[in-house]
Amino acid sequence: MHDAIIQVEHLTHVYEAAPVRKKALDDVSLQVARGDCVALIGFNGSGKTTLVQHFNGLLRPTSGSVVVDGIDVGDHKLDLRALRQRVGMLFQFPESQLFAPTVYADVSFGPQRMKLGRHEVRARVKGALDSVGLPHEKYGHRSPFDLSGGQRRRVALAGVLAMSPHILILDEPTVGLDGEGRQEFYTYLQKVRLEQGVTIVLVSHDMSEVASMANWLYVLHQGHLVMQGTPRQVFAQSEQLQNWDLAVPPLHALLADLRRQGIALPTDILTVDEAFAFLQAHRQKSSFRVRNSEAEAEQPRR
Ligand SMILES: Nc1ncnc2c1ncn2[C@@H]1O[C@H](COP(=O)(O)OP(=O)(O)OP(=O)(O)O)[C@@H](O)[C@H]1O
Repeated sequence: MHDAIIQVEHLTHVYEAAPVRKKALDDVSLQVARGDCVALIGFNGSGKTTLVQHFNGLLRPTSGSVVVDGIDVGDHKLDLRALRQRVGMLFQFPESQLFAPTVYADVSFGPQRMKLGRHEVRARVKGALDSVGLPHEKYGHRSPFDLSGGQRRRVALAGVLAMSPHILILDEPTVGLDGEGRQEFYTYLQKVRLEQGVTIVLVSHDMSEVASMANWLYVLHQGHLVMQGTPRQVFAQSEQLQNWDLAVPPLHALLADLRRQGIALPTDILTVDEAFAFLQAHRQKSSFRVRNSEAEAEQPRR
């Protein structure tokens, strides 16, 4: 892949200090292209968090290599500050990292630590708050603790964006939010991606979010990289995903059920609109091919 901003080669990570020695990643190789939104999916304990923690130097490879935006994370002279200016990371429940009395103070903390001039800090805070839909004129003076859960999470995102990272790592960023909060978070995230060209690595259990947000998926299972492709390609293999205890998006589960009933649906349907268009076209042509004899037997008799 040319212009890979993240290059992982034969990465193995072993937690030695654990009560039991644990190999959390085993010979994983992957790339993330600049400007892409890549999602890592996998059942609990498959190694997703361990993998992304290498991307900002929280963890170092046991063996293999991880190069992020030209910086070798395994290098013993690693400049962590330089790496973390390029890689912004939002952990689960990031609002718990909010601490300042006002939204403005919170978002300006990172740029101030970068020793930027006052005007630059102000411009960055304004830009970051605008891009998450919380304009500073309205929200800057408010306490983060007076905001809704979804808004607080967007303040945390603004705090990371104000550092102008090249890469944004999001580990379960919407866990615990209600449907509306999740929807808003992803709407703004998509906007940031398109307007600022930031590369995004997303860890999520929510397959519908993943299907709509990411343009490439990597599937981890027990520390191994077991599948990759576009959401369309990966979710077309829903039975295989279910073998790895992965819930597929509800639409894909429904399509798989219909196929089991004998309805010949194409495997590469990704959205509800596509499913609807296909079903409508085929209803008009009355050309459902019902292969399952049981399904035929259940047809109402005239
Ligand atoms: N600090 C640690 N010390 C020892 N073992 C760990 C540590 N962190 C994670 N592990 C183990 O490594 C494996 C991979 O964990 P990891 O958190 O990377 O998986 P995950 O896919 O992110 O899981 P989840 O979806 O539950 O967050 C698991 O078996 C986990 O118990």
